[in-house]
Amino acid sequence: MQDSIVRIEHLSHRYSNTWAIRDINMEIASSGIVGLLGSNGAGKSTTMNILCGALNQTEGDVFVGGINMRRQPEEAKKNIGFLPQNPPLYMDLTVDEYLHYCAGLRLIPKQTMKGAIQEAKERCGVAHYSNRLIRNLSGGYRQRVGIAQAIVHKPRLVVLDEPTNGLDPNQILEVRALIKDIATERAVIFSSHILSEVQVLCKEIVMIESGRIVFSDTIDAFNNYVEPHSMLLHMENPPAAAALEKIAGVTRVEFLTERQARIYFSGDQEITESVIATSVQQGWRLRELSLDKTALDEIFKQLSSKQSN
Ligand SMILES: Nc1ncnc2c1ncn2[C@@H]1O[C@H](COP(=O)(O)OP(=O)(O)OP(=O)(O)O)[C@@H](O)[C@H]1O
Repeated sequence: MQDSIVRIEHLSHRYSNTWAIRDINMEIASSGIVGLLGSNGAGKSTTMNILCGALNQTEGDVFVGGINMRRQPEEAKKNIGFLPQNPPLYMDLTVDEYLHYCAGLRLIPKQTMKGAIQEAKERCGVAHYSNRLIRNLSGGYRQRVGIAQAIVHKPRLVVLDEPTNGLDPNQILEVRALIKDIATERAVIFSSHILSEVQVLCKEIVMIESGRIVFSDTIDAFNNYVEPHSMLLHMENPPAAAALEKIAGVTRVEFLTERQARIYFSGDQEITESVIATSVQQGWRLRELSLDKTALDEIFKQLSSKQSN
């Protein structure tokens, strides 16, 4: 990749004697949002903690802006803002006190500190809560403060570990909008276990399962890669299951109600055309046909087995 901010090479990490991640390789462009998708325990936090220099890897290398995180952590960290899964928010500090503390840790010079904090607060929509104790903020606002500390030093990359976890639906939308906004001038990588979240926010998706990358490409490529394997039919004049089973590619038929059937199939989606044509021919009076979205668990299973083949 010509213009990349992160390069991860053969990264593996072991906690005592079990491997949490194995041979992770990844390159992140210097702009845009990358979604790191994985179920609980897949290895997302481990990868992000190493990427941000909060954990030392067992094997492999991480380069941020070309700088090796292990060898020159102070230099490499200047390029990164990090919101860990459990943000280190100090409940008894006000928003201003907390952001001053963080800006100090980031070695922002005294003369520019006030302006940098004000800019981060405004960007994250927390300026009107400057003097409020963090403990008195809602979950959504605490997360905004967490994001403000991650951008206060204007890093080229922001890493957010499950930033919408535990928020209510409105707060989730607000935090997503904020992520989009801060990504206009830097690269953002965030982790999630919600596929639809990654689909709405990102152009690139990296899927991790049992510590290994099982997919890494654009969202468009992902949508083409993971094909549905079942569809729901609503027919006014349904045939017997045997007639549906005769359609080439259909592997199983299940009637949910008298007029609704789910059919499972293998192969590509030309099957929709066959179903419609046969329905017209045989007078099933098809009213509705919808391809089932594959559940995330099923997608992971498919991808993991494709990888091991
Ligand atoms: N400090 C630790 N000591 C031992 N094992 C750990 C530790 N932290 C994580 N693990 C294990 O490493 C594996 C990867 O965990 P990790 O937290 O990276 O996954 P995750 O994808 O972020 O999951 P979650 O969304 O649940 O945080 C899991 O099996 C987990 O139990």
